[in-house]
Amino acid sequence: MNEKQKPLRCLIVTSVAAEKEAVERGFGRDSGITVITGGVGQAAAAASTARELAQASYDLVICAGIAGGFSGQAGVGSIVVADRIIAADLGTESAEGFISIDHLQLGTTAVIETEHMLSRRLVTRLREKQLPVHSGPILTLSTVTGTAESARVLAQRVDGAAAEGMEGYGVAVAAAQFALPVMEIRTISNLVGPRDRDAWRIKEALAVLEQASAAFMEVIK
Ligand SMILES: O=C(O)c1cccc(C(=O)CC[C@H]2O[C@@H](n3cnc4c(=O)[nH]cnc43)[C@H](O)[C@@H]2O)c1
Repeated sequence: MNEKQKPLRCLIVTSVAAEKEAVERGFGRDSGITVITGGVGQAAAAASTARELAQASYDLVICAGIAGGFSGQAGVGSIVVADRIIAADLGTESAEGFISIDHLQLGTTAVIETEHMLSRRLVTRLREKQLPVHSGPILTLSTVTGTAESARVLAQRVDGAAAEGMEGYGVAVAAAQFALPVMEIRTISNLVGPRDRDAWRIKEALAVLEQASAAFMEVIK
């Protein structure tokens, strides 16, 4: 930020307190950035985001937290910066497979474009810091994927699917209602596939979330 520019007013939405604390550690003291715990799932995230946006003025909304990474795209301990936020189960099943709300012509879209310039600058900064980062679609689902078959179906449904979380689309819809740009930044605690909760590396993913948050501060300075 140069002398003439105003600081970017960012709202960061996490799902649980441990994620909020990791982001705040990365931002450091007196960052001036609002970080909230919006709850788990799209509805809680959307409602919490909208409530905050109705109370104060912001320039940018970011969904941040841990996530599952798709094998071959984003490994445990890596960072994914969304290039698109996709509601991957918003549609209908059919004998021919899943049909999204877009194809059902319900007049809305399950794909939200992210803030590309800032996302790209963040990816560049993370690479400069030798942190493993990937840019790609982050899927939002209401149910954590728990089988290899479901993971395969999702990867086939969304080209280049990098990660899945449970809040991004909800945060993005709320931001869109306020005509604000959105980003999603996730660090990978587990791979998308057969459920093995003991294998989730939450502590490691939170430590990387802290590093990614520090890099974000450097990018918006
Ligand atoms: O138990 C803890 O200490 C703890 C600390 C931080 C976060 C958690 C969570 O359980 C976060 C749930 C949150 O994580 C996202 N997530 C993570 N992996 C996946 C996944 O494979 N598929 C979908 N979502 C995932 C999700 O956004 C949840 O809200 C616990």
